[in-house]
Amino acid sequence: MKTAGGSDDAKRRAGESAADRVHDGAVVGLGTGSTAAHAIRALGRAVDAGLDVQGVPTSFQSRQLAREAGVPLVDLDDAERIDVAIDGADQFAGADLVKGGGAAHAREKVVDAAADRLLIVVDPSKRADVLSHPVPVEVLPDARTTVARAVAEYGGDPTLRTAERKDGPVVTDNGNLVLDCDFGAITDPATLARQVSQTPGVVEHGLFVGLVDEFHLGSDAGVDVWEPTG
Ligand SMILES: O=C(CO)[C@H](O)[C@H](O)COP(=O)(O)O
Repeated sequence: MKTAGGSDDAKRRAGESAADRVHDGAVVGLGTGSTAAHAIRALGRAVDAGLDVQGVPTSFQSRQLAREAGVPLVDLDDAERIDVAIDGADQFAGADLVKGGGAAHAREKVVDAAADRLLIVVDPSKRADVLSHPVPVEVLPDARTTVARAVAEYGGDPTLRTAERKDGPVVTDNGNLVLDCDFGAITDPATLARQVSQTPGVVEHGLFVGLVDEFHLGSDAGVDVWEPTG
């Protein structure tokens, strides 16, 4: 599993802190990545201790991990509601995020946006004053070139994400491709998010604007929890 970024202890503290917020009877969105994985394991231990929850996975990886941890699952289309979602991020600035390092951002956005509360679990390596992390854009395979051209018109530099232990591109859980689009400093994430969303062939992008209810930032010293303003 991808563990780039901060220390695993910091990630564990963030994940466990968010899992502590989950109440009995909750339906919980289960994010993807190494920090959200700590929350899923903590939820599994809480289930062993008697907590009643149902998890809504956002990826093959979070589904597998939840199964191993003993978290009961419900599919997104069968969930009547999602009380809280716990998810990671590749970068955050203010209330906004870049996600999709695990190429799971399309389902993550559906689950995170549907949740009554979205808790984001991060470590200090994810903090920025202005977003500048390349934005993953999931595209229909046939639209790869037209979307790449449109991204270049918006000032971005798109790179097709390639697999590490397979020849060729990363294929998402939805059967699509990912363009990592470097826009430099993203001073107006809401406008860029709208532009990319409106591009034909784009399935979803990794800019999460104004969705977060609470950050849990783990460090080697402890956890900071806050609600973003604005
Ligand atoms: O968006 C994601 C997956 O699509 C992850 O939440 C993001 O990549 C952060 O991962 P990690 O906690 O391993 O740094």
